[in-house]
Amino acid sequence: MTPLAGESCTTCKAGAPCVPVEERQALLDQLPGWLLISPDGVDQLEKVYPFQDFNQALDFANAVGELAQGANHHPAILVEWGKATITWWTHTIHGLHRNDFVMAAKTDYLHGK
Ligand SMILES: C[C@H](O)[C@H](O)[C@H]1CNC2=NC(N)=NC(=O)C2=N1
Repeated sequence: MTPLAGESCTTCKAGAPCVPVEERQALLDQLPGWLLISPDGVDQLEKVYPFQDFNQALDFANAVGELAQGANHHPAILVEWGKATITWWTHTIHGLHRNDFVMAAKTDYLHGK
């Protein structure tokens, strides 16, 4: 497990700071395959995980859902035949909190188990 994946989410309240732009690349370097996207100006982390079929993608999505419930931090999940797209951002601050990078790392760890 990477150090980032081993971290826990912290409580994030409205007004909490987003991860400064200058800190993001060092975190992204620990997250292979994750892209930083900004739909409607909201910075998010997104990764597409390939699978053999729909059922495997759905099983992974459900596992990510359990991870999210346990952390009380939830992604957007798109399940399609042969792939699952996971997108993390913090709704409260309309952007990226360290929690999102932590959860992306935990998602990778879950996928590798
Ligand atoms: C009330 C509840 O704790 C909050 O709505 C949590 C739930 N899960 C969450 N998930 C994400 N990604 N961002 C949030 O701001 C968030 N807030």
